[in-house]
Amino acid sequence: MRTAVVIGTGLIGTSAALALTARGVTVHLVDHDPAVVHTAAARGAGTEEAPEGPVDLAIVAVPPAYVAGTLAEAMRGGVARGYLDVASVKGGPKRELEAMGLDLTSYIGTHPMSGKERSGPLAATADLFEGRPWVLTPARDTDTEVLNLALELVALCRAVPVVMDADAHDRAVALVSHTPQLVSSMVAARLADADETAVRLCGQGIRDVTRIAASDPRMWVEILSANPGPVADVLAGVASDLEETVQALRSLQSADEDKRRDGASGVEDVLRRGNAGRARVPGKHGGGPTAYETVAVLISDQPGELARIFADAGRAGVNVEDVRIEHATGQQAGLVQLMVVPAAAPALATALRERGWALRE
Ligand SMILES: NC(=O)c1ccc[n+]([C@@H]2O[C@H](COP(=O)([O-])OP(=O)(O)OC[C@H]3O[C@@H](n4cnc5c(N)ncnc54)[C@H](O)[C@@H]3O)[C@@H](O)[C@H]2O)c1
Ligand SMILES: O=C(O)C(=O)C[C@]1(C(=O)O)C=C[C@@H](O)C=C1
Repeated sequence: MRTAVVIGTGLIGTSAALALTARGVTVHLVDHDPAVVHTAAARGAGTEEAPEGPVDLAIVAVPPAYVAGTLAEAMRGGVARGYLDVASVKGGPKRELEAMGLDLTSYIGTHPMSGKERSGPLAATADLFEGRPWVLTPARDTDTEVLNLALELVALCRAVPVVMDADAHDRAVALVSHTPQLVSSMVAARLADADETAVRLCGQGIRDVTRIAASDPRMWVEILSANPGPVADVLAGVASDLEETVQALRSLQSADEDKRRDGASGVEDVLRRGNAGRARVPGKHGGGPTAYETVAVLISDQPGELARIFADAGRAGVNVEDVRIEHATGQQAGLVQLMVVPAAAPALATALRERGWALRE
């Protein structure tokens, strides 16, 4: 692939554009908001200039409701040899396009399983898709050349291609993405009017559970509107667990010992099923879940502290696999948890101590 057009230069479009540009592809940027294209171009994602002729691939990264219309316009204009979208739902846009009577041999629906709770080109990064699944939903009449262009995009973004049927994809993401978004929002919603004395106690647990509750509601209303049935089905299962857990907790309040025993076993059951589900969440690069060891380092809340700690880990020859930051409420300090393969943890701890960092056991 030598040339591409990205239509919709928000978080996903700009991230793909940054990755392609970094690998030598000439990327033309389009968005209906000129300020957004300008920001994406200023970040080095590509050029605002229109291409001179058809490009190899057009990547449509607009909200789901605008996908079919935007693709149709691009196809009628002969913008590219191949066309794809990256929307979080696949069945609806596909049916809309079919209803428009377009020749869909040059189109493939795709979905990178990676994102953020933030929108727009400023949140974009070239490595957003690295090691993450990127779903491709080819139809029976999709051109092989177009499938190959999509595979090339996935490879250039260092993602992992997964081929699926569009409706099977929508049922799968109802389980692993759309329902979790709603549950996260519902837990976070409890905090909206909560007493400040309670909110001040927020620790890492609630931060983990509510990160995606900061997502853009308008985008999510669109995603959920395009996948309501499968999401309602999964959420009904969550609702039944909720109801049983409420009953179990009420039993735990009882004076009757048998009832308390039943209550405890009900609560334990949901927690154990949670353990079993969590153990199935794949690790980095789609492999099995990896057990990393954590090296916890205290840092002061000053510019450059994180960069310094990563540089010191790099100097010690240690690859930091994942990182978490816990901010101490009301203090100018935090705890950085560096996750590394178990064999590297002792060497990292020693190197960081030697460089003056305070470690927490
Ligand atoms: N955010 C995520 O985590 C995530 C992950 C994977 C896929 N997606 C999908 O990617 C797509 C883009 O999401 P995002 O998070 O980048 O959103 P975003 O809000 O960051 O970007 C969307 C961009 O599309 C532009 N736009 C809207 N209508 C347009 C039109 N008709 N023509 C041209 N530009 C138009 C907007 O101005 C905006 O810049 C959505 O379909 C979403 O479902 C999102
Ligand atoms: O990590 C996040 O912030 C996301 O919400 C990303 C996430 C997801 O659920 O995994 C959200 C929606 C997209 O369609 C794909 C990825």
